[in-house]
Amino acid sequence: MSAKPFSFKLLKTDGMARRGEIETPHGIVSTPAFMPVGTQATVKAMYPGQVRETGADVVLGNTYHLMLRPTAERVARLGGLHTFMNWPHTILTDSGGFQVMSLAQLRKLDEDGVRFQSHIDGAKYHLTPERSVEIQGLLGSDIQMQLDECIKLPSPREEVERAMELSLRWAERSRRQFETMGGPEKGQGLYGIVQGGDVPDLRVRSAEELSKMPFEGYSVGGLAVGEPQDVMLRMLDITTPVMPVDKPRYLMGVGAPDDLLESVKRGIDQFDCVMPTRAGRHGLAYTRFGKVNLKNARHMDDPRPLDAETDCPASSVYSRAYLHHLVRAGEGLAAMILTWNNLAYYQSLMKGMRDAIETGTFDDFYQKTKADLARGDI
Ligand SMILES: Nc1nc2cc3nc(NCCc4ccc(CCO)cc4)[nH]c3cc2c(=O)[nH]1
Repeated sequence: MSAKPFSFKLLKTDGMARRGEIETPHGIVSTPAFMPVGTQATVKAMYPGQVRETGADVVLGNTYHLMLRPTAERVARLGGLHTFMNWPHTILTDSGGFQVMSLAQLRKLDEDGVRFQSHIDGAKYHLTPERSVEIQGLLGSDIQMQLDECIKLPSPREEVERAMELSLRWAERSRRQFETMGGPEKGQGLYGIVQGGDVPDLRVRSAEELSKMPFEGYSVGGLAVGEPQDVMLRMLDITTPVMPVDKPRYLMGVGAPDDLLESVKRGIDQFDCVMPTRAGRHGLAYTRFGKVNLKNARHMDDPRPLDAETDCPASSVYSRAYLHHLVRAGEGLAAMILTWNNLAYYQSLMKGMRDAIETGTFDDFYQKTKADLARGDI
């Protein structure tokens, strides 16, 4: 029996900015969307219900981490990732290639896939496009990624071209495996990933070749790997115009609030980044007025909350003095409150952009938010 097919509705545009809705077997994702990172089946320091309360429609999981521990087969035996982590909404999973290259030891990449040793116990693995999609299927992921090769920047053109062309061949193999496993009939989606580094003609070729293949969405990969923001934005300027207009576009690993604003302006629909959660564990708060470093002694006697105007308790109930104390004392509650605040801020920024596109006022929202963010640390 077929489930409802995966769908994307483009509801409104304002310049290149897009307001849309993705429908997956686990609900609706309003776009532009920020996806909190839940690498090891948890958004660190948050209960799933709180993550939902901040406004998230989708969280990200990682093939690399979950295949090592607790393994995809065990998660499948326990009812799949939604049940395992008590997140009944949409889950997107990355395919593992990027994490292997940044975390695993003794990696060897060839035409067939990537061989590596676990960073946990040194056990040996061979991840291929087929195995990556099989793992994501076992997890029950609603939005799956092809296996690709994300090359570091800067790299010689020949290297960028080799990795981009390999990723295109892996895109076809990933698609075949996804269809063999009945992904489309389950209403799941598989995204192709555009590569091509910071080389304009390779970016365009990758996007054009990928667009000829049938994917439910298209990611922009190979960025947020240390390049300056203007290089990333220039790549978006030349890539999104040659991506399908009727499918979601997901910019992987991005980013800071300013990155989100600039990328939505350039036609991106989905984002994920560890910044709000990682910053929360390091005493850093994101607010409408910029970043606040709670480690700083200047907050020691400040009775004000981070932002009295929001309905998120993390931002409106606790004083900066208290948060400073918790951070200095190394109390676990600091990470919990700040992560909650940061995710709530990120979701409020996305909601602001969605509403602005709906009312045709994205440019005003963009200018005002840029000015607010430019005020820096407060
Ligand atoms: N499959 C696939 N996955 C990716 C994940 C990525 N994630 C990034 N960047 C994340 C970088 C990033 C890392 C750490 C922090 C916190 C700093 O405080 C922020 C951003 N770029 C990425 C590129 C790819 C890619 O091409 N293919």
